[in-house]
Amino acid sequence: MSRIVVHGLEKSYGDARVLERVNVIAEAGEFLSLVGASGCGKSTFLRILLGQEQQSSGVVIVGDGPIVPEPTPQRGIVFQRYSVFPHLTAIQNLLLVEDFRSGGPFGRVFGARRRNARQEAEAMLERVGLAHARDLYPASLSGGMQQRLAIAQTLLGRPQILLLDEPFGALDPGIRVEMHELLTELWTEHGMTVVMVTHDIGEAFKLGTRVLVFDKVRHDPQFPSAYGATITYDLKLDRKNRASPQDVAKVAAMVGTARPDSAIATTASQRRA
Ligand SMILES: Nc1ncnc2c1ncn2[C@@H]1O[C@H](COP(=O)(O)OP(=O)(O)OP(=O)(O)O)[C@@H](O)[C@H]1O
Repeated sequence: MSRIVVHGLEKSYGDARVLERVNVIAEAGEFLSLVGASGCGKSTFLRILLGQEQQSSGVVIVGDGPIVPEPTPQRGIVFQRYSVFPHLTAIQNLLLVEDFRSGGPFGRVFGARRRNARQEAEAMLERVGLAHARDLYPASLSGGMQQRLAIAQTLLGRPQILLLDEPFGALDPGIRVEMHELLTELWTEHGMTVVMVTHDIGEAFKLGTRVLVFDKVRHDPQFPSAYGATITYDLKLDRKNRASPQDVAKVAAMVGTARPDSAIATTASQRRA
């Protein structure tokens, strides 16, 4: 149900080719970390998986079949910047998920279903440590709290595939670590397939069961946008052992960043094993 198959994917904007020859299969329950230089097309790839963008050519199958043009509850996304509704309190933001599930913002649910939805929302707020903030508006929540709310909102939709576009990029390091723990726990509980874009190599290795590097293999100095990026490295992390320092250094070198101190961390797959 939550398998992703991408074959021969190409994406261009006008004359500029962003992605080419992208092939990847993600099995249900895998956690893919996508890394690569800025502007190489990682977010574009994620938007294609979400159905927000159409590939120029190639096959993309997410779950049961080819991508439909509009996002479906099967796929949930969390962006770097807080995507919750500012005019709704924390609990109202979560209750909205049930409303949307029942046919959009005008499909508000009532009665027993509403009570169930409220119980579920309350439980999820508790789960992400926001029970005390249930009646606060996003403006009165810290960045980390807003991001926890965004994750809670997305997970309440019970997506089989969770897409994360630098979800922790705007957070302080301490809060990031807390969010890593939370995401790992929720992923372990829900068992969804996760595809996460990150600039943080340490985060990629710590959370992912696989690390994929996007890069260009073909270059035309006269016309830099003639060729797009593809997956140049696909490292499956061992369930028992940590990623080796050499693996981390190799990926960091490919992406063009210094090797992060946090990189030699326990992988999520290891914790799950
Ligand atoms: N809608 C669009 N129209 C035209 N060009 C676009 C569009 N969206 C993205 N691009 C271009 O596609 C390329 C890839 O962008 P994308 O945001 O996917 O890269 P990225 O790897 O996610 O970058 P970053 O790591 O900096 O977020 C960039 O050159 C960008 O300018």
